[in-house]
Amino acid sequence: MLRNYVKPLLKSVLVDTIKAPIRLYTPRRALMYVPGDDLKKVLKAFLLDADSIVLDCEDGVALNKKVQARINIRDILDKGKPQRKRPYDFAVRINSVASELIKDDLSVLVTGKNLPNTIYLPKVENVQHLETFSGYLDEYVKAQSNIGLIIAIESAFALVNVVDICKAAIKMSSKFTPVALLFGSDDFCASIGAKRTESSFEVTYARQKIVTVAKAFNLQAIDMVYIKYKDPEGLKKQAEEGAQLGFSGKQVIHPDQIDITQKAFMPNPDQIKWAQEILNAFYKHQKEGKGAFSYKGHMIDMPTVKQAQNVVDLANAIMININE
Ligand SMILES: CC(=O)SCCNC(=O)CCNC(=O)[C@H](O)C(C)(C)COP(=O)(O)OP(=O)(O)OC[C@H]1O[C@@H](n2cnc3c(N)ncnc32)[C@H](O)[C@@H]1OP(=O)(O)O
Ligand SMILES: O=CC(=O)O
Ligand SMILES: [Mg+2]
Repeated sequence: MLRNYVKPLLKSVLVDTIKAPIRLYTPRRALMYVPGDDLKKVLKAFLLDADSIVLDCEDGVALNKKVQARINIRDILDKGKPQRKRPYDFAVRINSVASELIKDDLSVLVTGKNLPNTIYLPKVENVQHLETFSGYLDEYVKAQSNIGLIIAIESAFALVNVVDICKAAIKMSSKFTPVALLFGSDDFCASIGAKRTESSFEVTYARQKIVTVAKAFNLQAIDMVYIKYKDPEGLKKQAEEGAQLGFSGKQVIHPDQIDITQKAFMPNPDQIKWAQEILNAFYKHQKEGKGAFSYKGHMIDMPTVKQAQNVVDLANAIMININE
């Protein structure tokens, strides 16, 4: 129904905007973790509506359950990606390079006939971690492949290195394509010794840096987990704040968090209406030779027009995917 609000794309005047083609956009408004060893939760996850399902082998899985998690996930991959009413992202969070579990993970998870859409590499600290990961992927994936890669930034050292990490990921990719930077706030707070607060002001700098760097490299930015999963109001507030900061989506841990989160990262009808009015007014004023004009008491010129275009582009990109 939102489609009614969205006019055809008005790209022709915004020729300086570099973006991935809209058809290729995979929404990751809610990125839902499921412990890979817990088969009941794994099977349930495919009945839910999260844009991205992340079957976890890392911190949501106890050390003595790692083998079971790999077996469960490989079994699902071998049977073929479970069908859902609409397209979704099938992702696997493997263990980090530093954990030394990564080789065992990949030897099971990417050697079958079907690959996950996306691999989520946690705790990427530096370029060497990516090189090691890339080497393993070359070793285990024999055919041509283009797996998406989510790069998780979860420590002070990683945040300092994030620009180099992104540059390397984009150059290096042979079997994978980087698709997102993800903020692992819980590990990050442990790394910097922060005390958690209700407002999360202790991670403001990290969140803003991750969004900025992600967007500089045309990657999605995935915001932190809200671990109080029985607090929908708190989740809504934090998710909306993430969207305002420029994040593309957010990690979630419980089915009840999916809908609230996905709504927060979808432009709402009022925002779409605002964007279309701005774009229409822009065209009218362009014809009259006016670069800046007044709209409801605001001065509008090209930067605000670009923000309006972003809203329309994002709504279209999500609608195309969720209606397919
Ligand atoms: C910082 C990080 O690294 S975050 C990532 C690592 N952590 C995780 O992956 C944790 C994921 N979440 C969970 O494991 C669970 O949600 C918990 C442990 C927090 C709570 O689990 P429960 O006590 O089972 O929650 P609850 O009883 O409310 O669950 C309701 C239903 O949703 C299911 N469910 C809960 N969480 C999930 C999930 N993540 N995926 C799929 N199904 C789930 C339950 O199995 C239950 O199903 P049922 O009604 O058919 O029996
Ligand atoms: O992996 C996620 C985190 O917050 O840490
Ligand atoms: Mg983590």
